[in-house]
Amino acid sequence: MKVLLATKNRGKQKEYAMMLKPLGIQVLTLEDMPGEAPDVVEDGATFEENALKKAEAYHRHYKLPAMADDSGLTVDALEGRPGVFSARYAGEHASDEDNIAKLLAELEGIPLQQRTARFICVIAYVDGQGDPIIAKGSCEGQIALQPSGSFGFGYDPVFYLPSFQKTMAQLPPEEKNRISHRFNALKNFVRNLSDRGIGIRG
Ligand SMILES: O=c1nc[nH]c2c1ncn2[C@H]1C[C@H](O)[C@@H](COP(=O)(O)OP(=O)(O)OP(=O)(O)O)O1
Ligand SMILES: [Mg+2]
Repeated sequence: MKVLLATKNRGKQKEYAMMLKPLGIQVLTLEDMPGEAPDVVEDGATFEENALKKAEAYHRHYKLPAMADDSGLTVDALEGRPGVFSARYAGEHASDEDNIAKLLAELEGIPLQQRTARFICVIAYVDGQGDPIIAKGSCEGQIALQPSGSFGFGYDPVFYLPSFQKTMAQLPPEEKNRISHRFNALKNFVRNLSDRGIGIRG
């Protein structure tokens, strides 16, 4: 099957390319599409709403089955922030570094044990045939006191995994892709697809 991976984020694109390959899903990205990909306003109150908004908008525009990913970080000591605002935590066009700097500043003085957090990923899939599919995954960790590692993207350098004694950015991609929120969401997504009779191998 052919699916449009409806994300402008290169980090997500790479991870999905790696994870979907063995499943026999042929992925098209927004860069494969002619013309400028439309921007979708992510003004939903939840990851689910934003993921669905993106999948619906790109399906409508390109007339292809589209899967979108809305994801982010929720930190317990910050009452769940940055949450759905993760990408623009430090402002509208904030870089990953800006967002990490803001996060560390907000958590200043809070010890590691109280810096529990999780990554959340919601995949929405819209193909115009049945109802949309919404699949969620999470990954537990703690916000480190300072960044380390250079794999991955986003908040990976400050997302510490106690069981590995490493940050997500210190895990090679194939290891991240076995434990991540995105992998867990994808497992749920594939289960939903096959329940619907859309065949996937692997
Ligand atoms: O595995 C991850 N490792 C580190 N950080 C992550 C991860 N997954 C999401 N994140 C962060 C990055 C960004 O600050 C926000 C996603 O925002 P989100 O709107 O879903 O993505 P985006 O705007 O970059 O691309 P797009 O909307 O085109 O898919 O959460
Ligand atoms: Mg976005």
